[in-house]
Amino acid sequence: MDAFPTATLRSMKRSSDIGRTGTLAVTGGTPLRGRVRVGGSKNAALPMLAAALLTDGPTTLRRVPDLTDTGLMLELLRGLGASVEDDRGTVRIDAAHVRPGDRPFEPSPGRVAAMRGAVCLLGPLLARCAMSGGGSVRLATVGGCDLGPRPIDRHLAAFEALGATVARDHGGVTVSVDRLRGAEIYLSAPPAPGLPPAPTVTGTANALCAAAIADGVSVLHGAAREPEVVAVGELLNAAGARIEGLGTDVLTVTGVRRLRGVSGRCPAAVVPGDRIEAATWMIAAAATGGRIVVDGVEPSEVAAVAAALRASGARVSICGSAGHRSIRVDSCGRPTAFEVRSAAFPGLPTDVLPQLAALAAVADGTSLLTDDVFPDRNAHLSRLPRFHASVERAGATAVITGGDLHGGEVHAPDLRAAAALLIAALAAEGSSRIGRASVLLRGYERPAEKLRALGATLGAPNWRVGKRPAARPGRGGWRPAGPRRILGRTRPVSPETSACSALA
Ligand SMILES: CC(=O)N[C@H]1[C@@H](OP(=O)(O)OP(=O)(O)OC[C@H]2O[C@@H](n3ccc(=O)[nH]c3=O)[C@H](O)[C@@H]2O)O[C@H](CO)[C@@H](O)[C@@H]1O
Ligand SMILES: C=C(OP(=O)(O)O)C(=O)O
Repeated sequence: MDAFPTATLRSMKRSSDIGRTGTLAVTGGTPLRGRVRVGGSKNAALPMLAAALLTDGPTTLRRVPDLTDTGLMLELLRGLGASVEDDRGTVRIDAAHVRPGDRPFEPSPGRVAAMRGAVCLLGPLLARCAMSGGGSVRLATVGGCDLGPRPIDRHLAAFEALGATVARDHGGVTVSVDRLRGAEIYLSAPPAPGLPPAPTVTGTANALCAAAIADGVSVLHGAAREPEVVAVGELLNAAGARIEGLGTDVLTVTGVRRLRGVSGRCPAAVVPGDRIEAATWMIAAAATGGRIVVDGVEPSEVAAVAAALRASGARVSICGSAGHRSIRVDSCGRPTAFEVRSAAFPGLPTDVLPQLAALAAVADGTSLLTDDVFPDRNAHLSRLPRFHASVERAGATAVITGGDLHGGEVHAPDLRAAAALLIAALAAEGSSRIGRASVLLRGYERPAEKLRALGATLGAPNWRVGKRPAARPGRGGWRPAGPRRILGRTRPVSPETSACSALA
């Protein structure tokens, strides 16, 4: 691990999956074939672990994925005074000794700076303060993927509406509270001028945790409908909270005085399968001309990804029986160009646009990929040309003309950009080397082991990124561009095919 302290590793197995150097050698050109099971969701596990701080008795969560981010979260919880036991994905948290003192709660700034999910501590810690008659929380500026601006103004506005006071400074924020009172809360904001409002996912989880123990009723408007938010809400309800409307954009929360511990036997204590991991393997299969079956995720949660893959010419179907449904992806040959746009759930997740960009890079024709949720998410776009992909940008839209990719050398800038570069390397002719590939371990459990089982040729030599190879003449490199004429045919994803019901 080059980016994080070794103390964050939850198992030695994980450290050897990518290699201690954090670099990955990939020999591309082999279609992925076989079966892969996804782990628990990073973005559900992090707020669920944080929410466990709220319960009086111990809470046990199951299927907690073994990731850098979950390791950091467990260390943060321990640092706050919680007792944490971690037995291969079953995590027991006892927060009985987490009480505000004379000084604010302050999760370790170094760890907070390494992950976005640390922001999910704010709501539960604030609630903990209110349950003890008052206190404050100091949170350093949180880290995470490089997606452009990632404000937390909606989180803070929610806390203020509930009665907290907020003080910002250059290094972070301090939120103080005596008691929390039910309120009307607004959780959507336009990502950029001119774009439709998007709900905040972690902001909704934070507001739910604080409202759960507020005096009176809160109504959360413009709430996120993402499955990860539903998972947190169901865990809180299992602890005794009274939340209605989960899965819709209006949540009504009737505050209760205390929340009890949740047993690991409770279905709400199980972290759901990671829909972004599932989508990543689905896209990798389509990009390599492969055929795979993905287990361990609810198919309706990847309906929009399935629609995008179908638009690129792949066949996607559901197999298995109720409760054990799997997703089958058959590439059906070279993909054709497609057009997609990210949106809040049940729309296409922003977290799969980088991986779809790698698919577009091998598709026949010119594809358009627009990120309306994070219009500046482009770390992957500047690196894909290392594999000789032709990439341009027009505002929030990536314009990608597909062709044959060739092995390249590149450093991974962040989690999903790393996934995109890995897919490009798997689809490329020849050998590639991806430096800082250990960033994949923030969101994928044993990715190299899973890919090898699907037939990928991966090594992990002691290797350093060399000089950038020259772009192939005529294919161009990445260049930000103004509006341009679009060449080639694209298949847009119709609202009907991207609807959740397409796979339900
Ligand atoms: C740990 C975690 O769960 N991360 C996920 C979470 O991030 P995260 O919760 O940080 O992302 P948000 O849902 O908050 O961001 C969505 C949009 O709302 C805007 N916004 C957000 C908060 C705010 O206070 N003000 C504001 O304007 C953002 O700039 C963005 O345009 O949801 C994102 C959107 O699905 C995913 O890409 C991340 O993987
Ligand atoms: C953006 C992501 O993660 P984070 O919010 O943790 O940075 C992601 O999972 O794609």
